[in-house]
Amino acid sequence: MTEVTAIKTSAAQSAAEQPMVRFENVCKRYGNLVVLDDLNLEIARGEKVAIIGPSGSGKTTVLRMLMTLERIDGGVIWVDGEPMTHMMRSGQMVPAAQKHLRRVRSKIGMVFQHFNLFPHMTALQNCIEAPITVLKMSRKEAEARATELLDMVGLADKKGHYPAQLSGGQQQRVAIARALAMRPKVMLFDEVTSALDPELVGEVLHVIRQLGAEHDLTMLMVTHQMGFAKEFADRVCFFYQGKIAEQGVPQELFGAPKNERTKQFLRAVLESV
Ligand SMILES: Nc1ncnc2c1ncn2[C@@H]1O[C@H](COP(=O)(O)OP(=O)(O)OP(=O)(O)O)[C@@H](O)[C@H]1O
Repeated sequence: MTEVTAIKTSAAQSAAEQPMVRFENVCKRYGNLVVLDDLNLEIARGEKVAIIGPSGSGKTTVLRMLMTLERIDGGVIWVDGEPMTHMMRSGQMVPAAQKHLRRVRSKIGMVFQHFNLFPHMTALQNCIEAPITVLKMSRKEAEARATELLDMVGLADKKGHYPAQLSGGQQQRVAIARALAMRPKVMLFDEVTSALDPELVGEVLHVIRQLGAEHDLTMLMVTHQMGFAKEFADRVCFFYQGKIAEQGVPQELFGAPKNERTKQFLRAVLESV
């Protein structure tokens, strides 16, 4: 199917029938290094997907491409029924295409390993900046929403604190509230507990668990926390050399992996704990 035919076919389906995210034959290279190799991945609305795999297998690249932080070398990424990356490939984008890309991109929120909060802004200011400047929300509305979200992540009493006055776990919870303030449909989590001291991991996972249970968000999570992936995800994808080597419900993938690479990886992870 050509790209144009695919776009028309997909547009003809109603939005509700379509996956929230679809990678269709997506390729990504850095020079000679093939990082994503003809990747096909569909994520249903409200689905929670965990991505696991060895270092360098392309896990973070998947999230970065969805965030349009990386250009695509081949294929199409669809979000909420709309193609986004056929335009990212085409060098200089026309303003209409940029506007379209920004709109599709605004449906996605991301939380990074290293929090990435603005150090000169309080927790509250971090959460209202983008809603005011990007969503054109009034300051009053943005503050009300941010206060609600900081309360949800257990930081109502810390909204006037600067990042340096917060623990890593608290900073990461502010980062989650900040991403949610943009009202995304899809949330991406990139090894969000990897930079935390072990005793702070639980509080961040608790917030993610709560989000999953109480909100109809589609969630895509790169994680090294196998226990959490097993308990939280609807589906686990094991990446190996830029491809999904195996995927399935957590009980199957962790309990009875079929692929030799998955078995080796899980054995190594278990031996390291
Ligand atoms: N900007 C870049 N330039 C060149 N190579 C890159 C760049 N970004 C990533 N890579 C390479 O692409 C490959 C995949 O990187 P990616 O970060 O997606 O892996 P990963 O599976 O998330 O690994 P990890 O678990 O270590 O974070 C790696 O070999 C990495 O070195």
